Amino acid sequence: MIEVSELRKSYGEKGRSIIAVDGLSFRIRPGTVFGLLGPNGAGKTTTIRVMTTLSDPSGGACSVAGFDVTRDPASIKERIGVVPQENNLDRELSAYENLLIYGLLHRVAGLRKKISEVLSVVELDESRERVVQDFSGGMKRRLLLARALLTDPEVLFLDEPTIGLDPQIRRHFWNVIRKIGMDGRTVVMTTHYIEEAEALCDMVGIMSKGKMVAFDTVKGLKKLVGEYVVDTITEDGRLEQFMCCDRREADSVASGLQGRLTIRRSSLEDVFVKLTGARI
Ligand SMILES: Nc1ncnc2c1ncn2[C@@H]1O[C@H](COP(=O)(O)OP(=O)(O)OP(=O)(O)O)[C@@H](O)[C@H]1O
Repeated sequence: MIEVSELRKSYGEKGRSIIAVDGLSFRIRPGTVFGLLGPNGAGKTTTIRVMTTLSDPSGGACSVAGFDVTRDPASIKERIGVVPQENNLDRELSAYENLLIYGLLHRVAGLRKKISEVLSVVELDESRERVVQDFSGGMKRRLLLARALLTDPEVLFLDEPTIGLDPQIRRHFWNVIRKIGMDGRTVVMTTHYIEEAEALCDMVGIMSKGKMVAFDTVKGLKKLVGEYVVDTITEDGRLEQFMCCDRREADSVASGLQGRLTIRRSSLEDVFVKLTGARI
C-alpha cells in the first residue's frame, strides 16, 4: 500500500519558495499499476522523489509498503525498485556483468538464477553477454528494468519508462510492464504519453500545479468529464469541442451545430486537456 496524505514539498527559502507539491492525498492498493500524469512542472517528479525517499517532504505524510518516508527510509529502500530516466548502466560491461555487480552490492540471494529470471522477464536472455554500449535505446531501458527487478521489489517506480523510444519499441516495452503488473507487484509510473497510461494503468492520477485534480480508473476519468466528444470546425477554422456525458447528449448537441462535425468516444487525452487546460 502507498499512502500519501496532505503531502507538501516546497523548494527554496521562505518568501521566495516554489511550492512543487501542494497538499496531495491518495492511496494506491498493492498490485495496482498506477500512472501519474500532468503537464511540465506539475510536481510528478517531486512526488516520486518523496515516495522513493530521495527527497524529504516539507509537510504531510507519505508511506510506502507500510513504512514512513521520513521515519524509516531504509526499510522502504529495501522494498522498492527504481528505473530512472537517465541511463546509469556501465557501458563497458555486459548485461550480465551489470546485473551481477548490482546484485552483489545489494546482496541478492541466489543471484545467478535471479539474473537469468529477470533477463527472461525483459526478454534479453540472448543478449546477456553483449556489452551495453552496443545496445539500442529500448534494450538499455529493458536492462534498467531488469536491474530494478533483481531485488524482487514490492513496489516498482518507473520515471518516463519509454521516453525517446520509437512507437514499436514502446509497445514491446508495454508488454514487459504488463507482465510485471500481472505478477501482483505495485507499479508507479510517470509518463508524458497519454496512450501509455491508457494502455497500462489500472489507476491514473492527474496532477496540475502541485495538486491532484483527478484520481480514478481510465474509465472513471472519462465518465467524470464526459464519455463522448463532439468536434466541430467553426467558420473561422477553429476546432471546438463539446464533452457530453453520453451518446444521446452528443447527438442532441450535434443537432444544434452547423458545419463539419464528428462525434466520437472521449480519450484520456480529452480528459487531460479538460482537467489541466494543457496539452501533454
Ligand atoms: N530541486 C529543485 N529546486 C527548485 N525547484 C524545483 C526543484 N525541483 C523541482 N522544482 C520545481 O518544482 C516544480 C515541480 O517540478 P517537478 O519536476 O516535480 O514537475 P514535473 O511534473 O515532474 O515536471 P516535468 O514533467 O517537466 O518533469 C517546478 O516548478 C520545478 O521548477
